[in-house]
Amino acid sequence: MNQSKERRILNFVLQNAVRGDPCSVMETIDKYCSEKEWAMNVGDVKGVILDKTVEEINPKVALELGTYCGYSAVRIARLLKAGACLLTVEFNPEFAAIAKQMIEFAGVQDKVKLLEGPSEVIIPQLKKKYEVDTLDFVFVDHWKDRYAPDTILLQECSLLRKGSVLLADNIIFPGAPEFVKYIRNNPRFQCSTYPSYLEYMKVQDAMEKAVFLG
Ligand SMILES: Cc1ncnc2c1ncn2[C@@H]1O[C@H](/C=C/CNC(=O)c2cc(-c3ccc(F)cc3)cc(O)c2O)[C@@H](O)[C@H]1O
Ligand SMILES: [Mg+2]
Repeated sequence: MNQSKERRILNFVLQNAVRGDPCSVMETIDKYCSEKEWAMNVGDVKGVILDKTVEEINPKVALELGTYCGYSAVRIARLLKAGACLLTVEFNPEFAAIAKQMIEFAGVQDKVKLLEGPSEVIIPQLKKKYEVDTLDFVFVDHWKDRYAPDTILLQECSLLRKGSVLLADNIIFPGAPEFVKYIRNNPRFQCSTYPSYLEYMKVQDAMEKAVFLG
């Protein structure tokens, strides 16, 4: 059975990156995906916006929707302080298995909990099953038509508190129009847009930061 692109990315990391070094893993994925096969990692350009947001918030409890190969999980986890954790949600078993290996190779597994399943099932379980009180930071990067319903679900499950920050990828390309419409017209969120570029391409994209006002 021929290998998947995601498996090829993982193998390239296992063979070329430095075990236990998150930056080496990120650089190696970026090198592979810019030189050999494009993949939908947040990447090194938008990744700086993600870094700055995480550093500004310094979250104790972070959530990621859409783990994929684990690139942004490694990127976020490397910045988390002692005792802080990232919960990352992925429903594709093949991607979850790859991400798990990616996270372990990077040496950030103690800060990351990979939750396998659809976000609409996992989110309502966060309080009771995963002992979450509220979320300090949420990185939204899964199917674009899930951004708005899951933002509503996070509120319904009382997982956001005054000051919780959502950062959503791909506001321009591929775009998340229902989410943008929902969040920018919602008085309970303070929104700001960060223009950038699509990973590994000279194509405009943007990230949306939305602060929950409680
Ligand atoms: C409800 C639910 N629950 C759990 N996991 C879920 C889930 N919904 C999706 N997932 C998971 O998350 C990832 C999916 C990410 C979707 N991202 C994109 O589609 C994406 C696409 C591009 C892109 C840009 C230019 C093009 F020409 C084509 C594509 C760029 C991006 O940055 C993207 O993020 C993937 O691992 C999927 O299994
Ligand atoms: Mg994305």
